[in-house]
Amino acid sequence: MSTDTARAATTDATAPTPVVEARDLSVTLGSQRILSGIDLTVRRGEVLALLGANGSGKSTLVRSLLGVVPTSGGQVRLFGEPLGPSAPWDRVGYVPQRLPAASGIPATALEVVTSGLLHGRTLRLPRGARRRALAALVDVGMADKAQRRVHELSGGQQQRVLIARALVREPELLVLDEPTSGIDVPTQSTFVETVARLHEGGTTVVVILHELGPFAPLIQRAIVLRHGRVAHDGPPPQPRSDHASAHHDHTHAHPDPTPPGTGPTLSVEVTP
Ligand SMILES: Nc1ncnc2c1ncn2[C@@H]1O[C@H](COP(=O)(O)OP(=O)(O)OP(=O)(O)O)[C@@H](O)[C@H]1O
Repeated sequence: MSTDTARAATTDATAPTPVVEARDLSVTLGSQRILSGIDLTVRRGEVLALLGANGSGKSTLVRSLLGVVPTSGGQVRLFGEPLGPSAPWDRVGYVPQRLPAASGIPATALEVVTSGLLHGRTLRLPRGARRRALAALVDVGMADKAQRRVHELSGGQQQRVLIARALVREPELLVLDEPTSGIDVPTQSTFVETVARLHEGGTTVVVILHELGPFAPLIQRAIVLRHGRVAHDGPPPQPRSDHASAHHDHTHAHPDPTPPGTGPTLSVEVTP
């Protein structure tokens, strides 16, 4: 082993375990290759934005990192553990883009949030569960709806309940899929303040966004996906003011229909 190789091995051995590590990850759904050759390391305490046009694979990426959709190649580790029953799921809070099941649940908002405190196979709630669930509802501006049935709430209010269900776990890794879409601006600000507070406490955050918006001050690093591949990994792209121009920042909602090599170059601007 050369001196350099030996030094690198020593450094690796002492480096903290990444929160998320994906190597050469690929995902095929049906007959369609959705993600190819994704290499991604998220370190403890990072706030990472996942950006990219509609259909570029952002949701599929976080879903595959969390074992919600199967991978077709490569490896994923969470807190150093391979995906599977032994992965430390109790350290993860996930807010999906949509949860259709929520609309049919007869449970109250408080009950749904409290369910976020159940881990693994145990049905016993920890001490102070109700107080913690109420505090999470306050964080998303829903304290006054605690006793309302979730299926009676609006879509944005249901989304806020789902966010509170993830927050109440005080997760070490918080994964958010477009958390502010459909949520009014004052509530977005309160929510971003809550995420900032969690981050200050050491929580690692991975958030899918179409616009950095109120998250901008928190975002240290952005990954831009394009046709299921990483097109940029680094400081967040600066949004350009000339939105109407053909060269504007396409890190937000636009279709991503053209496979690579078959059409004109997509104008994903990455100007860190
Ligand atoms: N279950 C599925 N079966 C087949 N194809 C799927 C499935 N889920 C997603 N896809 C396809 O995978 C591609 C990426 O979808 P994905 O939802 O990951 O994109 P996205 O970047 O999150 O998009 P958006 O910004 O619109 O939410 C799309 O072409 C989509 O049609």
